Amino acid sequence: MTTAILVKDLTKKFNDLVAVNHISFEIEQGEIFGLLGPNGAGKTTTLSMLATMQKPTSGLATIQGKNVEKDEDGVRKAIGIVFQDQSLDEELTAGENMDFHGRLYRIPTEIRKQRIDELLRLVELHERKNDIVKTFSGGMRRRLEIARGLLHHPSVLFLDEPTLGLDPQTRNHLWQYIATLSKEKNISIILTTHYMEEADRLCDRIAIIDHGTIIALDTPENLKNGIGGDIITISTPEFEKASKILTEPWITNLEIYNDEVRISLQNAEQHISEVITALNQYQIPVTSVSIHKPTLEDVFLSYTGKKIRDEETDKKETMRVHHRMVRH
Ligand SMILES: Nc1ncnc2c1ncn2[C@@H]1O[C@H](COP(=O)(O)OP(=O)(O)OP(=O)(O)O)[C@@H](O)[C@H]1O
Repeated sequence: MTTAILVKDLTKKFNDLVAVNHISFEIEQGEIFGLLGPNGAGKTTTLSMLATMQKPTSGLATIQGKNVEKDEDGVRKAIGIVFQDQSLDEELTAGENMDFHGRLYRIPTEIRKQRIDELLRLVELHERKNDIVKTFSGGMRRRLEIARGLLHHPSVLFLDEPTLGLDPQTRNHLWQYIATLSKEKNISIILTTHYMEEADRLCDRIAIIDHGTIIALDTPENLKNGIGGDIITISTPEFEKASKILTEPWITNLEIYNDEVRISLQNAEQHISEVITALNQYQIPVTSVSIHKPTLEDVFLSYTGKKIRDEETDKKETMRVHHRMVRH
């Protein structure tokens, strides 16, 4: 295994604000690695430091062994970047946008032409090569940006929120491209996202990041298995009372989130009737009950006591979150 990206104790401060706080990880060649976290968690700042666009306050980062502070040119040659801000020229055609980028990287004319055709085919835009970008949909623009990011044959690709604002179908489509790319070209991909499903479907490993710190790092499977089996969610106005009576030994964890009691357990189907019976016995009104397999949302909730989307949907939402670890 070859290390493509090495990050050690990387930190970025903006005056008093610690945007990235002593994070460390390694990414192998060919791996798809996700930085998953809510808005403001420090994902973009991390990518910007790795892409030599911002100087770290302290710590070390290397891309293909090249130090991001000491060998900016070396790092830039090794990486392709697709950041959040749209950076295509709307008035130029797809081919012209690619060509312009190729010239910036001084790729010789013949090779440039060849690669432009190859990459536009890869992202299924070859037929639209001579159309101006203004006429492209959001998904087509993203695909073109990805193709452009690959023109100088980088071995590492940075994708900042690659499917932000795209509809579910286009998002799915793009995930397939990204997965194919990494496999066929053995490119390491580091992407940021706050879409759980994106991280789950695409990434070999995920670092969950919150307030500039990595709070969990593993494969999606291991992260979800770490929750401890299935989850039963009970909505009830009497969530405090419910949490006190649910003390069976097969409950591995219990949390209250807003007016929901969430219990983790193995084989939820076998125990659901006991849960309902116990709540009935104590005359606890139940609005709804559901069983589901753990998702990355549950992992995030379990580590932080909050949902990943909360900050996005309503920053002022107040939450009452209690954590109560129960016996194993
Ligand atoms: N140039 C800057 N000056 C001051 N503060 C900044 C700057 N860039 C980012 N920050 C702050 O650093 C923190 C991390 O921001 P960052 O953009 O890295 O988060 P993020 O996880 O990428 O979120 P998003 O998904 O919203 O981009 C935030 O509190 C942000 O306001």
